[in-house]
Amino acid sequence: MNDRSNIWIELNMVQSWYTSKTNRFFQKDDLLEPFDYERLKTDLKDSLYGQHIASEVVLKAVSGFMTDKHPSKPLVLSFHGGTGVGKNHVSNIIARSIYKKGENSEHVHVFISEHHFPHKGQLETYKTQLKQWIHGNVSSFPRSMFIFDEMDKMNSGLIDVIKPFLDYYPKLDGVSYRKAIFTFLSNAGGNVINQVVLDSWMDGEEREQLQMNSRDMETNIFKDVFNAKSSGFWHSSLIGDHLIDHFIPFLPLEYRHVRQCVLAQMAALNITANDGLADRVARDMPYFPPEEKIFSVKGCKSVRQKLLLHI
Ligand SMILES: Nc1ncnc2c1ncn2[C@@H]1O[C@H](COP(=O)(O)OP(=O)(O)OP(=O)(O)O)[C@@H](O)[C@H]1O
Repeated sequence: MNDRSNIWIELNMVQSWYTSKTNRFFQKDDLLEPFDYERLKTDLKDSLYGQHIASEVVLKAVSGFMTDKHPSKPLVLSFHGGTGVGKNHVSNIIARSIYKKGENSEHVHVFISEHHFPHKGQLETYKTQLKQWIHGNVSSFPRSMFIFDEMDKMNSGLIDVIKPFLDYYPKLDGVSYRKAIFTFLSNAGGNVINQVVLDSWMDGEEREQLQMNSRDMETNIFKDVFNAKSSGFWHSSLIGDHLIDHFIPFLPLEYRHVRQCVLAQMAALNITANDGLADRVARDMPYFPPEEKIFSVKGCKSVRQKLLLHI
């Protein structure tokens, strides 16, 4: 959770302000970044580790969408994978390629299922608020970005609220949603992805050879998400109606990637790069399978905290 998510809590206070059409100050204060393919490519290459599939699909999808003057629908990306493998991180990279203030832009809206919609009994209120929030923000700023974290824990009633915004309609209640971006993050499909990567590793294949359709990964993620009875996703028409443009797998990270995360955190903390320290911190993380210890159980999550413990 971050500060942006608190905005939602103040919804009732600010809603009238949003619809009062006096919010032009956003547009002065928080301009869009001119889209630059090379900058996004470099950002993905330099700051995203071990995710060659996500990197390639995101680059193509975002650049295609951002350079399309007349998109027929909003861009809808669904990120899948275990914990700490970079799903939020990539959402932030996308935001940096669009807004001058990146992920801190007022036009980036983050919803975390269990944080923002915790009480089943309030579902009807949440539905109304979510609808108003998306409508209000896109009507005042069409190039808005909505990030839904923990999508697998999202109530299907809320998913149904989002659905019309993702569709091909030219306008809904007088507003076009075609320039907006929706990203859905979830751990659903994570086990399928991990198994594919493990099998490929066991067979001695290079990680970078894995592609979206390798070993039926995409189909199996799709099946897993669709059939997961615990997740709101499964009976929602999002998948059935093909409103998600790209299902993007995030692979489990290996020791070498965790080590890169440690070095990145050293740079962020202004600590001189130290290979020995990077090794010690990366070794301190848990890995699976229990015997081979190839993939990080928590991805790069809590690397910063571990590093701070070591210095
Ligand atoms: N593939 C990666 N490349 C570079 N940094 C990464 C990567 N994965 C994770 N990180 C680092 O670890 C932090 C935590 O990762 P992130 O929040 O993106 O994980 P997540 O996949 O969204 O996990 P969760 O499912 O638990 O929300 C990020 O802020 C980033 O610093």
